[in-house]
Amino acid sequence: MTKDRLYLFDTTLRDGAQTNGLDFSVEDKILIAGILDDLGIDYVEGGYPGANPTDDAFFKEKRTKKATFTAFGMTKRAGRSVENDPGVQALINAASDAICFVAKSWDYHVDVALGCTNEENLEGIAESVKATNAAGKVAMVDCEHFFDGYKANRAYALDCVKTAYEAGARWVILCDTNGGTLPHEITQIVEDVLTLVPGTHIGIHAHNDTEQAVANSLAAVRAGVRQIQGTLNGIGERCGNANLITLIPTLKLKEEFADQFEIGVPDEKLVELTSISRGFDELLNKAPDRHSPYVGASAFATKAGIHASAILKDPQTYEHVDPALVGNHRKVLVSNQAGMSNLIDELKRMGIVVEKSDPRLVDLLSIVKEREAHGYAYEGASASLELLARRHLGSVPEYFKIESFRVMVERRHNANGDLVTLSEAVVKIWLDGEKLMSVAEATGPVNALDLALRKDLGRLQGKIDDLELVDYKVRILNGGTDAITRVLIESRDGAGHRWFTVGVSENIVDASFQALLDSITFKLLKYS
Ligand SMILES: CC(=O)SCCNC(=O)CCNC(=O)[C@H](O)C(C)(C)COP(=O)(O)OP(=O)(O)OC[C@H]1O[C@@H](n2cnc3c(N)ncnc32)[C@H](O)[C@@H]1OP(=O)(O)O
Ligand SMILES: CC(=O)C(=O)O
Repeated sequence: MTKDRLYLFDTTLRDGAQTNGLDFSVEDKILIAGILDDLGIDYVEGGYPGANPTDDAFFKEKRTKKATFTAFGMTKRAGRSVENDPGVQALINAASDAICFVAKSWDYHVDVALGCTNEENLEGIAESVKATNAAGKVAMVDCEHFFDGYKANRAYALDCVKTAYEAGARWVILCDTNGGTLPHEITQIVEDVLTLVPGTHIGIHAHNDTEQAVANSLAAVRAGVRQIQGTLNGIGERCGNANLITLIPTLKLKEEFADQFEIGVPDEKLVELTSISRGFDELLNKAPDRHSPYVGASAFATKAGIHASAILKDPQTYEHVDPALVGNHRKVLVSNQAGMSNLIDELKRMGIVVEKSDPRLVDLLSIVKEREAHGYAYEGASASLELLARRHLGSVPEYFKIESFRVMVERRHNANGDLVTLSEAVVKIWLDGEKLMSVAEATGPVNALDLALRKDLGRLQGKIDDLELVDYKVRILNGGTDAITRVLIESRDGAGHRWFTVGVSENIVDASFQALLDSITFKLLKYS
């Protein structure tokens, strides 16, 4: 059976750039466009030429090899020709293959936001599309607020779609701009649109304000549209856009879609999705969402003992797809919800081979559960768990011994008379029979402690020079000033290894010290 072609349009660099708190540089945009192009995305929307210097610079050259490089902008303004509209001219002159115009399709917006007549808006759509085609570019029209517009004035919303299509737009995209439309409404409205314009020319652009952007996109595809717009990791204005990282595996792995459609992303690229998604977060300086469908660190992580036992018999018992297909992997966590199956699997993953009948395993599991009851959280701190397990099984050397540490926090006026807070830490260790003492200063006490601890490890110093703390999280486990504090630290080294450690204490500095110490010990044990 021949499959229908379904086109993917990425707007990470345009709608994604409208994410609160996010700014792309030209270099970021070049890198991301390259990733999308390589992945097999059909249309890469790079931004809005004429809107800012970054986008102007980005559109000086074509930035994709295979994908249709697309510029975004407004339709012609009322009362002027396309030739005299600087916005449209900036789009025509940009080094893009296509232009995606945003056009009002809700008469209320035409009146309030544009302040022109409905007819002038239709003329703006038609003339903008014709000018694009005349310039030899592919024309597309994003019908802004299409679903809300349809509910308010069906005839006018449909007129906008028809006008764009009849003027020669390759694609007319139905936008759920405010993101409040539900899947059953998408189905009904798209079906109505497709009585006028073929689905091979219609696309969907769904926002995620009710967390249904992916569901709405799939509902539109079921109803007949053949282009989906979305972004990497679902970034975008307000709550974001449809997440292409979720849509791509759904379209390729779920029978309903895989049997009917072909997309530009080849099978061999599917396996890169996890690293693309996490690498993209890295670029945004954001911790990847552990709970992201398909690609999150927890997407195939199993905590419950009963699940783990079944998964180890056959993974399909608790997995909707094989994690390896999207470059992710299965994780059987050890925690207070774990059984012996979780523990044995986790030890295997760590390279620790123990007989199932080894009585030390029963002890180890109860130590883990007891420590979890005191506040430790090993499911998010696998390096600390590995150290605990290896210590219990007798295979962690004592690289050095802590004699003591001390941290002082002082608030005082400096030489300029400004009030400053300074922390000083002193750490004393024993190494090869010699006592080493390090002192460090920083603004915060944990920072000072970390600096002092890593300042002089004698002959071991060279082995930890590339250790870096990436993330530090504190959680107070019960209220009040005598609460228990849990500190989770993420570390990495120059070779790209990452590991997570945990410390728990009534004292935040002590909890931090435990997690820091585990981090250094783990680095010495595994990566030096
Ligand atoms: C639904 C979406 O996500 S649409 C994408 C929105 N993205 C952005 O706006 C990001 C980039 N935008 C910008 O940098 C600026 O808004 C610019 C450069 C495009 C325009 O800036 P300015 O000329 O200062 O206009 P401003 O932003 O204040 O207002 C938008 C203008 O566009 C007009 N307009 C809005 N949509 C359209 C449209 N589809 N067709 C024609 N004109 C439009 C508005 O009526 C308003 O005109 P007015 O200034 O005469 O009232
Ligand atoms: C065009 C667009 O981003 C929207 O309507 O949401």
